[in-house]
Amino acid sequence: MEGIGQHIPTLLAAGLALVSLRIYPYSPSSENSVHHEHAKATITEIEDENDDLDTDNTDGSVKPVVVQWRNISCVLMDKAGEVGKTLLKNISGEAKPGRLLAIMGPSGSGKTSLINVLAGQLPASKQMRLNGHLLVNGRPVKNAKHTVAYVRQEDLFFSQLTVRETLSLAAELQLGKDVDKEKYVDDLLKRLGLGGCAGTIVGDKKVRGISGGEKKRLSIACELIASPSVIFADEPTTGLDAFQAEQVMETLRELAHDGHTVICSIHQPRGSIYAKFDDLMLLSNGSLVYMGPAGEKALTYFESIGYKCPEHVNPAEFFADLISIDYSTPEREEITRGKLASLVNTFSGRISESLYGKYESAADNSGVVVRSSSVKLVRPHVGWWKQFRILLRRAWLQVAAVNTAMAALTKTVNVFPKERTIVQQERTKGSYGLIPYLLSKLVAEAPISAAFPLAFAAVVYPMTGLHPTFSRFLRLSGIVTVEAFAASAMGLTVGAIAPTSEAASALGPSIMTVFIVFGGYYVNEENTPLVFRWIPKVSMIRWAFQALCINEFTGLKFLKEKSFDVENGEQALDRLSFGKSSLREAILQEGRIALFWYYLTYFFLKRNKPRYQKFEALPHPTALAECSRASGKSESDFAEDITDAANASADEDQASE
Ligand SMILES: Nc1ncnc2c1ncn2[C@@H]1O[C@H](COP(=O)(O)OP(=O)(O)OP(=O)(O)O)[C@@H](O)[C@H]1O
Repeated sequence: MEGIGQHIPTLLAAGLALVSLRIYPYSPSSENSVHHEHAKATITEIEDENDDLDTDNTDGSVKPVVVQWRNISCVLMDKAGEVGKTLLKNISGEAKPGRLLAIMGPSGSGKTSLINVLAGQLPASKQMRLNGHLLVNGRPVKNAKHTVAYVRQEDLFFSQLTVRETLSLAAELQLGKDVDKEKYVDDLLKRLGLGGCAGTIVGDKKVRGISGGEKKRLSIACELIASPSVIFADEPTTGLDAFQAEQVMETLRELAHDGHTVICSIHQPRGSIYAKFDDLMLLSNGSLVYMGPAGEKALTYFESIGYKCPEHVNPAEFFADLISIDYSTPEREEITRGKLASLVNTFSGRISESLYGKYESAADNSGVVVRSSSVKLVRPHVGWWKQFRILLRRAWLQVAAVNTAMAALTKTVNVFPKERTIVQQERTKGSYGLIPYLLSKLVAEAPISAAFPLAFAAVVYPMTGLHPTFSRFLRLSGIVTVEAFAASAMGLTVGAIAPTSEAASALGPSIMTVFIVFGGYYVNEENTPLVFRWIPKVSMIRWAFQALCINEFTGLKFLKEKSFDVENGEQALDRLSFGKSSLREAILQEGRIALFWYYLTYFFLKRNKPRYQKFEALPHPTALAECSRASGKSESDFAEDITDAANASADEDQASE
């Protein structure tokens, strides 16, 4: 019995795909922290230069973090080095632990840009200039250490894993050995209301899985694994129906009330969602219109400057109407722009000193300029060597299937078009037939064609720690050899069709790339759109990969250490949709594919044989006159009959050849 870790870790592959963007550590606990039973995740860590500064803990509690930003400006320069577009203009504000801050504003107002800046994840660009102060617990961000999670708009998961498996894998890779991960995951599932769908697969567009709202909550759960102090969520309700949007926002509100600092952007929430916000930031056209408490206080502020929200109107809609620019006519645009400018000026004049007073001096003295590069990804918890081994094993079978085929193909398409020209000339002279030529070529090249895949298997098989039995090694060598023959045969066909070597070199790898994509690793047959279903059936990569997987997994038993571990090789094959097939069938299919390509090569070589213009067959003029007299026909009719007969005979010759 062996551990699944000795073989292609399909589950880990999925998990790694999930967390490959970010794998996070587990940092020591701190005393003055707000207790939180479940959280333990981080996406980014701000550079830490002082040990006495804030650190996140590892015992399920969250360090309270106040984030403040002053005079954040972000502009894009044009080619002449002048300011082109302004994304953010002098934006100040703060987010506190235990409170949910919503950043609201019309589309294009700068919400995502600001969230990216605050999370330290604004994509770098040579044209961009970013200035301002970003403080964490009163210290310049460069010197602070805190963990942040970023829940993005799109949710990326491995669709065939269940919710529990997804979380377990993330926990396995991110948490320390001393943490009871089963319990941790159970707690997270319960906390985010995912208990009911823990056993359901995530699914995708084709295979129905969990709902959009559950997916978003799963995203949040994955982010929570390393106890982030600050949680950013960019438009978490986008694409959700009203009920699911409400549930997601309720989750964020609860997280805030558990001690996290939560900052989310949202376009135009309905009233019940607006009521969950503790603080509100209104942005329009990159400028700050309001920053402060949400709810009644925000309405009171706007009333005090002459804009009263009518009764029974959703405040979010009232704000949206108030701060949007109306582009319907030039006059309306001018009026609404003027109103917006006055709102921005009024708020900048009234902005409360007390809001920032506590940390003002730190901000002024730091002189820190915010740069997206000041944030770095945290080192993975799993060691470098283990990551390397996991990734190597995961990649091995596909590499074997792809490389063997690609090498055989490239070798053939580079050489064969030139050889074809010579062969065609020789055949024109009638030196030999096509079948003897192809057979002799096949036999002569067989040892060389087999040598590369055999050497490849001999070197890589022991290195990657696959099943250490000689019979399986022999079978694997056989599989990659048949595959090399199939690829080589395809190379011959391409060489027979393409007009030049260059065209063959372009065409061959293009076709092979399609076969690789549908090779069962990136897209398996079940997930292939109906119109493309035939491609995996004729893909030499798919059958080789399938045969390699069956050879490796069949009959194996795994130690079931974690809830997401598979128990035996058959289950692992099921995961790859190879559960119902046999090794014999896969190899036979690979062989048929090779024969098919050999046949096509024969067909095209025969069809594309050079043809030359022939003289029409006309008898000598004296003979023609005598024969036409004897046949009772005119000379021209008789000549036509002879030409037709000659052409028919030439066609017969061609067909028999
Ligand atoms: N890297 C960039 N290059 C050019 N323009 C950019 C870039 N990033 C953002 N912008 C522009 O800056 C403005 C603000 O964009 P941002 O995505 O922050 O707005 P938003 O309020 O989040 O919009 P939405 O609600 O539609 O997502 C938009 O006009 C956008 O096109």
